[in-house]
Amino acid sequence: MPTFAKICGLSTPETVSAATRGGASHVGFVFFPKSPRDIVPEQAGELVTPEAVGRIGVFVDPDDALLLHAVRGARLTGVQLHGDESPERVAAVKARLGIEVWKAVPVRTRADLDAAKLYRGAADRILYDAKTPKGTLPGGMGLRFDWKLLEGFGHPLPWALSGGLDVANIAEAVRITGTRLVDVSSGVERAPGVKDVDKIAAFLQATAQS
Ligand SMILES: O=C(O)c1ccccc1N[C@@H]1O[C@H](COP(=O)(O)O)[C@@H](O)[C@H]1O
Repeated sequence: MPTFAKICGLSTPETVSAATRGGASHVGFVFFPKSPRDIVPEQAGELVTPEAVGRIGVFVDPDDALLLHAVRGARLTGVQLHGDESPERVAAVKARLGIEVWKAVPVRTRADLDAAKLYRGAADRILYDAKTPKGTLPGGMGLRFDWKLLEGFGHPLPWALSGGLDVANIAEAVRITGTRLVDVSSGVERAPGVKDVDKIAAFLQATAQS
């Protein structure tokens, strides 16, 4: 079974092209002003991708106006909710937008995984990410969690793995977790918010071989 990959936090034609040429199943655009990867929907809309590649918008506790603007402007096929959105809010977003909805679940301990179960029937996919320190970004920090926590967990929904992935650890992450979809941002950058085409290519190659 192949392992699919989402390359997140893209903002230029060169890096989007590196992702799609390298076989990414999804690209991600961040709509969160505090992030060094923040982009306006119209700029993301100009970034061309093949039909088969999912276009995922990353949001943190967005209101409906931002969601609707970004979905149209950036031609999103899905949204990733990376804040404190409740199951009810996630279900409402799904009903309103009618596209795929991923819910990020921050993980530090095994007990944190239980939050995923609350989103059954609300989200389409759970994205397990490392819990970040208070007062910092909720994602995109290059932090990983103990992947062994996922061993034996009964996943309530389709899922993906993120948090601190890079070319050096992707094989181990896939081996330990058995994930079929990985999501990376900092691990394919040369500085926060600055993607590196060679790192994107190397990450996708390593993922395909995992
Ligand atoms: O990338 C960001 O700036 C970001 C901001 C706010 C919420 C989520 C964000 N990114 C997501 O975080 C994970 C992990 O990123 P990393 O590989 O550890 O840097 C990933 O899903 C990004 O989509």
